[in-house]
Amino acid sequence: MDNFTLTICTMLVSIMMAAAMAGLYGTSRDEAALPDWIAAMLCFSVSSLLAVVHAYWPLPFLLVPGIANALYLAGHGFIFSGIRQHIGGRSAYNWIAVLALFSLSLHFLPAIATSLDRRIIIFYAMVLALCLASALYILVSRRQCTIGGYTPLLWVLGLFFTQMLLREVAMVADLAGVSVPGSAYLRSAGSLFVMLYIIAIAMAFAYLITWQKAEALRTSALTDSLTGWYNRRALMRMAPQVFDECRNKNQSLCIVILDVDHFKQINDTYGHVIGDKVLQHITVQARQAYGPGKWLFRLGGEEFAILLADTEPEQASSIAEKIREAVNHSPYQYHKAIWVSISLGIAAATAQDVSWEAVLDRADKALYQAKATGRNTVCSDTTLAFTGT
Ligand SMILES: Nc1nc2c(ncn2[C@@H]2O[C@H](COP(=O)(O)OP(=O)(O)OP(=O)(O)O)[C@@H](O)[C@H]2O)c(=O)[nH]1
Repeated sequence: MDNFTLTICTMLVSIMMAAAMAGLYGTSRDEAALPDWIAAMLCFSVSSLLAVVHAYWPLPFLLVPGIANALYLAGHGFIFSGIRQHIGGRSAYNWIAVLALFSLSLHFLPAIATSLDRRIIIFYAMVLALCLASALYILVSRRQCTIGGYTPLLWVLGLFFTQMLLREVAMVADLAGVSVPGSAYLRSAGSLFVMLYIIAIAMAFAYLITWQKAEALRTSALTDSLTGWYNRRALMRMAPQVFDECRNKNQSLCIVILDVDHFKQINDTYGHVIGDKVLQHITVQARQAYGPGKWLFRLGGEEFAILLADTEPEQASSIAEKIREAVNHSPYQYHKAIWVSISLGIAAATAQDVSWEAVLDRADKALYQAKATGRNTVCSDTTLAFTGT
């Protein structure tokens, strides 16, 4: 395929990808990155359109290559800006404007205006910088999390960056009079690479949005909407893994069950809405008292469980006591202070336990003991020693 045909194809492909991104935006209006990615595709298509028209009716130098190049660069800028927004950063419109104007102004410099090779070398360097910035932004800001849905995007950026770098090296070598094998092919295949890049990156964006939605669904299926703690379904899924992991690593595993005391009275006195607020308040207090641990579950109603991996029973007792105290000493403030207390039962996994359910069952029995002993107390299954008030 000759370059002219490839440029027409690039223009059509960019329009189709812009339409695909717009379709995706129709179903994901809250996704701030999509308008940027639509703008990127439109920039690529108008840039190609100018090149196509120029082949038939020569346009002024300011339009081609001036504005065509600035638009192409802006396209890459919008890709970067969209990625930033998708990860939670701010848009980069100021930078896009500065870069496009800078690129345009370069075309007025005689040394650059008169040399296609110099123009291309400078222009490639700017595209390389934007491509690298996009990839680095993902890698740096996601280093604490899983890369997950960003993987295809990183591959596309990486491959595009590599071929751009090879072309840049070939161009510089040509200019310096050094012959590089495959240099002519690399130079002529530029339009093909751009077209493939536009298709691939649009697909990577679509994959990322779909992956993110699936992740959000997975998370909400495992999360209790009232308290933000994991729900019972999550416990069923995660507890066997935690149990097996502790067993394999020879670590102690404790389970704490906590239950709000006389919660029915709170509902009856203040109504279910305030009852819900009290439950939220209790989980916030418990979470703060406990610290950064992640295995917090709402079993149902006003009953909760905490898995304490790699925690000895004595440590578990002191954590439970800390939680009990925190809840007991911080009433929920409504028109007046609503004082609440919780009872807690603890059990530790033993060598005889074949499953986590056996430990949960003993923790439940310990909780029953705590309720039977007057509530607002911590009861341990192993010792049946009572603490608290
Ligand atoms: N507001 C609110 N109430 C709930 C929710 N889930 C369960 N409940 C209420 O929690 C109460 C639990 O009552 P009981 O099982 O008798 O327990 P209790 O009154 O806390 O008494 P003890 O546990 O024996 O101290 C019931 O009134 C339920 O309607 C919820 O999501 N929100």
